[in-house]
Amino acid sequence: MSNPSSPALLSLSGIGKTYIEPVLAEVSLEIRPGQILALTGENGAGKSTLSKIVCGLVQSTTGAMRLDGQPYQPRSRTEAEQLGIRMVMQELNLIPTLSIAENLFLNQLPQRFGWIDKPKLAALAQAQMAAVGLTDIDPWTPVGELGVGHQQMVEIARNLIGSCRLLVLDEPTAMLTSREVELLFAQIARLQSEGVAIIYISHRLEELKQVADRIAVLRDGKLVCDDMIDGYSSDALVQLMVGRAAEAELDLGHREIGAPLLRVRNLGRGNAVAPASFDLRAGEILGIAGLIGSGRTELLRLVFGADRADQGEVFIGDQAEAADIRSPKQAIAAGIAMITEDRKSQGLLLPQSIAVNTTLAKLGDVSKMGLLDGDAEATVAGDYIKRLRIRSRDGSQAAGELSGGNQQKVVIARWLYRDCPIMLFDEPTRGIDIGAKFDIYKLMADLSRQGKGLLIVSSDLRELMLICDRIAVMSAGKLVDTFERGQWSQEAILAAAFSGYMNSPSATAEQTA
Ligand SMILES: Nc1ncnc2c1ncn2[C@@H]1O[C@H](COP(=O)(O)OP(=O)(O)OP(=O)(O)O)[C@@H](O)[C@H]1O
Repeated sequence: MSNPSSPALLSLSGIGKTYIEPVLAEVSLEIRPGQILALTGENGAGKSTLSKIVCGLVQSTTGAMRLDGQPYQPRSRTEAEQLGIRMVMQELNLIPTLSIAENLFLNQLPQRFGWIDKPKLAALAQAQMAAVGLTDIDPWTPVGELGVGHQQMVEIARNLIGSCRLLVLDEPTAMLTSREVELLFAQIARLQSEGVAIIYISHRLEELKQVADRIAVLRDGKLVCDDMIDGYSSDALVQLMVGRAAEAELDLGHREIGAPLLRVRNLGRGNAVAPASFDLRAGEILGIAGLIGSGRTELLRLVFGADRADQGEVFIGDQAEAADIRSPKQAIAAGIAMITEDRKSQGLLLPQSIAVNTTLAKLGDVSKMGLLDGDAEATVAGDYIKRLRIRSRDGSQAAGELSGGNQQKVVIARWLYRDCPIMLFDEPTRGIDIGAKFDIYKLMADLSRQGKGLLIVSSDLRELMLICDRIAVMSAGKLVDTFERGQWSQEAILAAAFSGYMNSPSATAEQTA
């Protein structure tokens, strides 16, 4: 815990940022050595912008900062880093083909007689990796071969090299298993005891209380709370974030579950997915739970043709013949959409407008006689902006100018507009704020009422238990069990999720319950 009477490490006064419109206004904050400041707020509230100003990636329009009482105005990330102000961003910044060791010490590879001193590099890397609990991994492993969780730990380890006085962590646990989260928290506690200050950005409110001393809440670019975190319930924080009470319940309404839209039979691929069979029915929301690395995403990718199955078949509707799905293009033609949380692989065209990004897949519908009808495009975009509460000026704003969570909503809008009867969602609400999550759940309920079938992979078990009619559980690449609504419990689902690993001591992944 930091000493409240110690002088501020960093102080912000009246920080504002205007792009075309103001996105931050009059933010004044102080952070002391060894203090952990949780920063939260809705998607687009200005959290990343504020952190980027602190870390030199973006310059403020108004206001001033002081570091150790001295004027601090970093003009680049490097300048901030040299002063010990570091940031781990939402999008990782590692080179997949290089090893962990090389990624860690890219700018300062130890040399001997003009060559890279490999033994020394390995030793330095191992020490750095140990600091974030990566003790059982070879430092020469290419980063691209690591799971996202481990990649994130490498990124954090890299930022701890040298003198780190303030570390900004932007959504650090979004891709971590709960064991990795524990490691991260232990690491944060260690840093805190060494006097490092931390700004911890997250939408996971329970986590904030676990890790932070102070809480700062941004709403529409303004600081609406800056206080010690004790005494703030999650509900109170949501109210501060969104300016209204949290929604406690979701009414899925009455839905008819009809005939199968998708029949998957013995679909498998090597060791990743053992032959799996299930049906997805019209109007049904089917969840897939399981530990990270249990084959959930891999199964979706097989159904979508993103990876080639080496056995099994997929049938659409009541067709007697198996569908010929060897690529996502063929899956889409067969009426299957897949929405992942990876905005990069979803091909969001960042310089293009929200309107173009939303309508891209169905340009015919917003064209007249072969020409794009700007008004029609704007109407479609306007509709989704409203339904998904995409924080933006209007449909003409470039997707690249939106906050991470709002970019994710544009990806969802694109697929909703595409209107496929079978929709596969992989971690649809990761990085999305609590209020917007409920908008997305309601939208999913609407889709199911229209008779679509939804297959949802999520690491958030509460989310699945809230929205699904059935939950299938994968463990170590196998579909091990399926629970009907009303018959499941968190314990039973978790037990199933762990069952495949019982004999494997290397089972480290965990579902966030
Ligand atoms: N380069 C830019 N040009 C114009 N507007 C921008 C730019 N970068 C960010 N914005 C706007 O600033 C606002 C704040 O975005 P920011 O990324 O800081 O939000 P956030 O709170 O981090 O959101 P999230 O939780 O989704 O990550 C958003 O409305 C966004 O559209």
